[in-house]
Amino acid sequence: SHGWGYAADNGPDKWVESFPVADGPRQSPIDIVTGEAEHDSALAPLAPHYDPSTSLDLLNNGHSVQVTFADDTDSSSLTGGPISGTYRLKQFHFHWGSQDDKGSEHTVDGKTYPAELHLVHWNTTYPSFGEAVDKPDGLAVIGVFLEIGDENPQLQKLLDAMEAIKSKGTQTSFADFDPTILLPGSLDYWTYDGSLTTPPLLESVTWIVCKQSISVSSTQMEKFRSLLFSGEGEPECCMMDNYRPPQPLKGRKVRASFQ
Ligand SMILES: Oc1ccc(S)c(O)c1
Ligand SMILES: [Zn+2]
Repeated sequence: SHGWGYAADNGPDKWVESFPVADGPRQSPIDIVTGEAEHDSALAPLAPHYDPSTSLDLLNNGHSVQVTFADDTDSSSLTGGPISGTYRLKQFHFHWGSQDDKGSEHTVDGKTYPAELHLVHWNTTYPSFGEAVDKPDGLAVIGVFLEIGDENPQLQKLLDAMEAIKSKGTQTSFADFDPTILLPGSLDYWTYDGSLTTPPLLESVTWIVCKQSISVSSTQMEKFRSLLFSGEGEPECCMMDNYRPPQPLKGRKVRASFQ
């Protein structure tokens, strides 16, 4: 099977063969050891400002489900937090497990969550996402844990639209979606320097991982698992366990925005 994925023959343990940076000094995700995280009072509050009119499509890219945004203006962007300047929202996507006891990429004192949301932003000091994606300060990704609990009504519009994008390479228009509704009530966060968690694993991400999770019901999780890694006309392979496990910290510091 050519191309990277999450199966035994092309999954996270094999990625280093095509992407040697997989063994680099600032790889993601990591286990966040809360006792080791240092409160930094100089960290500013996170200031995400999203304009629902910038949401474009819902896409099954064969690795995850992704909502893409128009990023030709600063309408949907992130400032504050650990970053300087303005980073524009490009897309958000999820990683999840085959069962409710795993699926997140970051872990907290070894605790895994059933899923993790990534909101991907690029540094407007560069002309485009493509130019930013391989720079050490190119991207800022907000990570939000999903925890099993009450059904989350804010996810439902997304989950219902997934009917139309079951197979790899399918997409559907997805307008007027405000990702703010997916953020937890508290924007307390941990931050550290890391990478994309999927190939090409570029070490360009300032990670901003929210301490507070959002809820998702087991039934809603089953909806994520009904998506397919496979394309139309191929043998069906359910999209699940599309997460990379924690990587070595290699001396990095994790800072906390809260005490
Ligand atoms: O652009 C990105 C793609 C994938 C992932 S996991 C990111 O964090 C950014
Ligand atoms: Zn991701």
